[in-house]
Amino acid sequence: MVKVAVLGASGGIGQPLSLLLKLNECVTELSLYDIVNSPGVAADLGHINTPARVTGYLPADEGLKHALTKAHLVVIPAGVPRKPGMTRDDLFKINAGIVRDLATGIAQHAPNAYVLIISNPVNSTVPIVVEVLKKHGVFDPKKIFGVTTLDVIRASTFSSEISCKDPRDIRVPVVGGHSGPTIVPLLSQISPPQSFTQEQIEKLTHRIQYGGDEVVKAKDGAGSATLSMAQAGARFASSILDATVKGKAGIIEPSYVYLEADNEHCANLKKAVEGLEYFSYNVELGPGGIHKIHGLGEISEHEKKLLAAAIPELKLSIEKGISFINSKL
Ligand SMILES: NC(=O)C1=CN([C@@H]2O[C@H](COP(=O)(O)OP(=O)(O)OC[C@H]3O[C@@H](n4cnc5c(N)ncnc54)[C@H](O)[C@@H]3O)[C@@H](O)[C@H]2O)C=CC1
Ligand SMILES: O=C([O-])CC(=O)C(=O)O
Repeated sequence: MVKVAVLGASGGIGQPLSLLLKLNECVTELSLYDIVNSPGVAADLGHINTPARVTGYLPADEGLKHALTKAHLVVIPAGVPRKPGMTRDDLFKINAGIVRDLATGIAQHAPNAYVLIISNPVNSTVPIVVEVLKKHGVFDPKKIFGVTTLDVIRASTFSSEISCKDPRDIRVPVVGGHSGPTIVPLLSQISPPQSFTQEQIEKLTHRIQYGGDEVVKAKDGAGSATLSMAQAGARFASSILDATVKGKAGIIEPSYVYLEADNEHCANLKKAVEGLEYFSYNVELGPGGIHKIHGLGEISEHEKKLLAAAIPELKLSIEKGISFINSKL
């Protein structure tokens, strides 16, 4: 029995993400929660002939509780998206409260679930979820993930346009966070190896860092990335299920995670990022969630500069998320 809950399931990301999860044969129950239209989305997806039973819940009649109870995995794409001219941080005002309330529901009704946070600003919403879980005494640092997979997907797509290789065969680790300068693609570690000119590196880096803006601008007021994000979210969810349900070893996905203060391995990683409590690294998944967090490895001088620019912005976003909970709960 593998229950997956999607919170914010009726939205631009929520619907295609729920569709892709309905097609995942590991899922036996797909539970869709939103403040609008979730029963409709559930009825529609429920006609697809794959094993997952689909249920839809609204806030009335303890909908969040029913959506979450016994969930193995919870994915959160709830919240407002950007319009042109906005930064992801501009979404904090609305999305911080939404994410806090959903995290409270998780703490109460699905305290053992793996949680994937898509809602922006990810750099702050992940600390918000963690602080709520800590307050309820149910925080497990191996189970909470900020989804930065779209940056990784963009990095392989954009790099393939230069190398003319199949984008699915290209892997570029992307570390840091999920907003502009905090997105740090490690093009020097591209696999299979590929050499770029400095000009190509700079252009590619900028395009990966601001790929979200490209979509926001093209959608011209109608929102931000939804379909590519749904694919990215489904890929990450599928990796989590492969590791935690099927027991597949060796799966590595970059993700924005919490670094434990009392873990010697994390202490070394933390030192490399000036003590930040959260950072997106190459994370190796295992049967209990995070099996191992990989270090940054050898990075170029250019990447060191990018990292130095990312750290102060990440620090502010992390503090903003933490203090939002500690001053309000
Ligand atoms: N991590 C990433 O790489 C990415 C993150 N995003 C973020 O994902 C979020 C969602 O984006 P879209 O799906 O395009 O927005 P959307 O507006 O199309 O959908 C959001 C959904 O959340 C629902 N919602 C609002 N408050 C809720 C609550 N309290 N409980 C449950 N559901 C609630 C809405 O009813 C709506 O159906 C945004 O914050 C966006 O910035 C978007 C793209 C990439
Ligand atoms: O740009 C946005 O606001 C949505 C997002 O996070 C992305 O597409 O990477």
